Amino acid sequence: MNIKLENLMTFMRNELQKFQMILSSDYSEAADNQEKEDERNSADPEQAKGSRETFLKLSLQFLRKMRKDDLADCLWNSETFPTDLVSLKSSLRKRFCCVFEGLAKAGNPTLLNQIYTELYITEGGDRQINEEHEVRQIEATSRKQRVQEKTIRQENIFKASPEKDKPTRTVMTKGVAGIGKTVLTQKFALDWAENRSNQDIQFIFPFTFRELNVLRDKRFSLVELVHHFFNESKEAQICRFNDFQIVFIFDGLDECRLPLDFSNNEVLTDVTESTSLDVLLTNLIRGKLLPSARLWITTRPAAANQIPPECVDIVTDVKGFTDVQKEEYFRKRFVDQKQASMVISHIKMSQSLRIMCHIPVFCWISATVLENVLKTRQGRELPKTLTELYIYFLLVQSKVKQLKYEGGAETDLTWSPESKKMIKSLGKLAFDQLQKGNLIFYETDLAGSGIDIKAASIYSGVFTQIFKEERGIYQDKLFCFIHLSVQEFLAALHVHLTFINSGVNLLDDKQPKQRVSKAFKNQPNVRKLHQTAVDKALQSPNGHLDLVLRILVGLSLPANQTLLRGLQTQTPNILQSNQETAEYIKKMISDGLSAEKSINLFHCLNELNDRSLVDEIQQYLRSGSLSTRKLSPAQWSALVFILLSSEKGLEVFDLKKYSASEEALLMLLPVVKASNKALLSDSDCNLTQRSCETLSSCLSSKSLRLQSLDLNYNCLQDVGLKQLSDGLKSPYCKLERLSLCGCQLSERCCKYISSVLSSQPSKLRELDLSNNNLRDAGVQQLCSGLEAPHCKLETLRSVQPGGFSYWCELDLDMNSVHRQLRLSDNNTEIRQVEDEQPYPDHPNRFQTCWQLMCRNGLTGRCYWEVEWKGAVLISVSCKGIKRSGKSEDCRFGRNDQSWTLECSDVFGLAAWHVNRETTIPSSSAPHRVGVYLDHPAGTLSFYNVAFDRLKHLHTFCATFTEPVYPSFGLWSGASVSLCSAASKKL
Ligand SMILES: Nc1ncnc2c1ncn2[C@@H]1O[C@H](COP(=O)(O)OP(=O)(O)OP(=O)(O)O)[C@@H](O)[C@H]1O
Repeated sequence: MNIKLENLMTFMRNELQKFQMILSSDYSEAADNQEKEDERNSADPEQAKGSRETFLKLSLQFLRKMRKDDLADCLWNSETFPTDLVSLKSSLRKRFCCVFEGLAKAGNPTLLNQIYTELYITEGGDRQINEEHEVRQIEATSRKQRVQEKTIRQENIFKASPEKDKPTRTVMTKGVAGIGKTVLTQKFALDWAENRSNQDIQFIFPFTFRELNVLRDKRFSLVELVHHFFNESKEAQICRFNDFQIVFIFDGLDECRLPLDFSNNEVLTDVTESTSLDVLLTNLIRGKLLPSARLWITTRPAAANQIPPECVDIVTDVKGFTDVQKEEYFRKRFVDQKQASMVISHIKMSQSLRIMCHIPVFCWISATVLENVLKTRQGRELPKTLTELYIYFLLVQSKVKQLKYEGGAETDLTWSPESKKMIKSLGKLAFDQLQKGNLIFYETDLAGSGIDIKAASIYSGVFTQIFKEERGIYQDKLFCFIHLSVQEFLAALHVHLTFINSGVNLLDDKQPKQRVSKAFKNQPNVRKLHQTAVDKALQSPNGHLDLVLRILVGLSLPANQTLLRGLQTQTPNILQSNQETAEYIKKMISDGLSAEKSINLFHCLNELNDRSLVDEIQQYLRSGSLSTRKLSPAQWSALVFILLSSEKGLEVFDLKKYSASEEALLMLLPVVKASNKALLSDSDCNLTQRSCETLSSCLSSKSLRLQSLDLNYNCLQDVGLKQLSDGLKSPYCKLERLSLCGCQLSERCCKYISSVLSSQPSKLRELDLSNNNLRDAGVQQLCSGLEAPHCKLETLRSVQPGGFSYWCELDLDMNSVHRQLRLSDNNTEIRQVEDEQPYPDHPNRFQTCWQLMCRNGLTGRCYWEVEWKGAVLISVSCKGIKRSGKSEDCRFGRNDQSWTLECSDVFGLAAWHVNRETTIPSSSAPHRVGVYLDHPAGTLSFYNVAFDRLKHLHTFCATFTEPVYPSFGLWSGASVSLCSAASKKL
């Protein structure tokens, strides 16, 4: 029998199930099923079996010869074989091949495959609600280092490793407005429809909650709902949903207006039974209805908790574009690559634009504006601030409108009477709805703001009609601004224009909302307006007015005033009032605000072009003088702002770089929170229990990402550790490495540590407790924590410095000994003498200072003890230290080749390095000193040894790049003796 593709396809069209199996290569199962069916149906089973068998065999042979992709191409290129799968794929291809960037209708369609840029998506996000303004969230994300995050690509969304031991049924993807969730789901569906990925899925049915809202009063069965939205499935009468691998996509849970009553809705298991949409969806999501289906729900973070956590297998987070992805987007967006480069470097230079461009929709806005300004700027500068960019956006959009509908000229950047009217109505709508917290509006809302519903669709670019009317099945229409920030911009503009044009301060709840006196009209002073806005924004706990404030003050910048000419009926006295606004903002910054609030106020200063505070701190940082200055609260906030918005990122926060003090730590806490590793070590930092309390509450905050915390050589004591342990036990604590070396802990702290190790969420893998006085009892207590089933600890260092395993027997280098140093007692005692000793000449011999070195070149962890009399230098030094010449080059502690503890009966104790002295308070200078070197960790510690107990004196933190040598220097008449292990009861 000869077989034609045409016949084969016709055959396949009516045999969907078999066809699916063939596509998934399960040929033999298809043949078996067919055989059984034929036997059942045919009057003459034997005959039917014979002919079917031959046909099927040949079909399968034919299919095997074809590549799967060719087959699929044949299928969807062939209009004559509209199988339900083929037509669904074709309809999805048509629906998603283009992305209407930012706009549903009026924009220029761009091919999704052409513009699609990979997004940064992380796996395993938490399900906590973040009520902060989305711009705050994106700023926080942009500054966090993206290390150790598990990322996932859209095509693998159902292949993420499940948190539970069962296959992934439901994925929830979170992300702020405009971050790319919808585009992501569209690309997933398009790739499937184009046979690029996920071909094990037989049907993808993408829904949006916007669409579903409209049907909220109607009754449907699951089958009817699918048929309602996907005509193709109705025509093919696909009803046996259980037989297929189906993916339902539900985009935009945040817009859902159904109650989603998971607790009280009745159980529904039948896909053909009609019920309310709410019952249908809750049962589908719960897995009662069609458990074999897979679900992908996208949402803005604030709405994620509408779905009970047990119904979600995987949570992923869309974090927008990384810096590299941002560039890739602009390279795709601009045909002219020179232009793309200009735009990329312009955005890199402007901090506000750089941060906002993590959001794809903002990249689109920036690209639209910058492309236009580059084309028509005639010497104009590119917009640098956020406010300027939004004004241009409005200008560009109203120009598009003018060009399209009113016949304006392309370079003409003025406001037409039509545009003015539009801005007035849109501004009112934006402001009124923002006050009510609404981001989606109905026709009645539009009418209330004086917007003609028919004109709405030509409010090109700015205003988008959400529903695609061509579907023709919806009654009500919904509207929203393309991005929340556009609504906020228009609201701020509305507040500004209302104030300038009529004197009414819309933000002042006490002021009558009508025209004020003539006296005001003569000289509108925006200072008062700005102050009310600052106060209001500061009152909002989650920053919902942050962006409105930022833009409102930005509108008064001279450059922006020029752009707004034509919209304002009066010219405000801006120079004086802007200065006053800046002063007011600085005053607020010094009032000890939360980091987020003060950061926003710095952004406001930026919009006002006032960088004085920031420039001052930058100058201190550049000159290295920061640590020597006493900073005011406003200056500390400026430092926080600089560090958090630095492009370099904050992987490691090292307190000493700024100022080694507890005050510095408390002021720079927001920076600690944003980093991965915090180095707070050094006894100079003097962190006390107060810091422990603060750090503890940080560790238990859900937004911290800190993975490594180094608190070495701070006098935290057991009480401090007790406080810290509360944070360490928190379910949000992500700490993996904790160093508490030399923190003056005793065995009492071990019970707190033990409880941390055995607590369920503890992620601690490395713990350093060395150089503490834990004793055997403490170590015993630690063991119970180590044995706990939840304990993840891999490395524990608990050895005390005097511990036998680190003990180092010193061996003097005879070639280094100065001739006025006499050795005795088997070369373990050194004394400074008047007579020169007959040592032979040697290049390593010290000639200027009474010094000597040991032969032990140390690179690991070592401990030794010495006893001294008179005045001595106990040191480690590098091989290369000078032996003769200027004394500061040779003397231990006076150069960068050595680290020294100076001990004197008369002057007490001091630590020396690079000629910098740190005095060490001590009631009397100890005469036995223990030295502990941790070369890999870069620490050198000195201890007072009395009655076999160690009291910490000082620790140097350094980066040792070569072996170091124990060394000693003696002043006149002094002596040093090396202690042996045998002299100690270890
Ligand atoms: N991966 C991407 N590649 C290129 N452009 C993108 C991408 N993602 C988003 N965009 C751009 O950003 C715009 C907004 O994206 P999208 O509508 O997907 O955001 P969203 O997260 O669904 O926002 P919302 O929560 O407001 O619905 C798109 O119209 C497009 O211009």
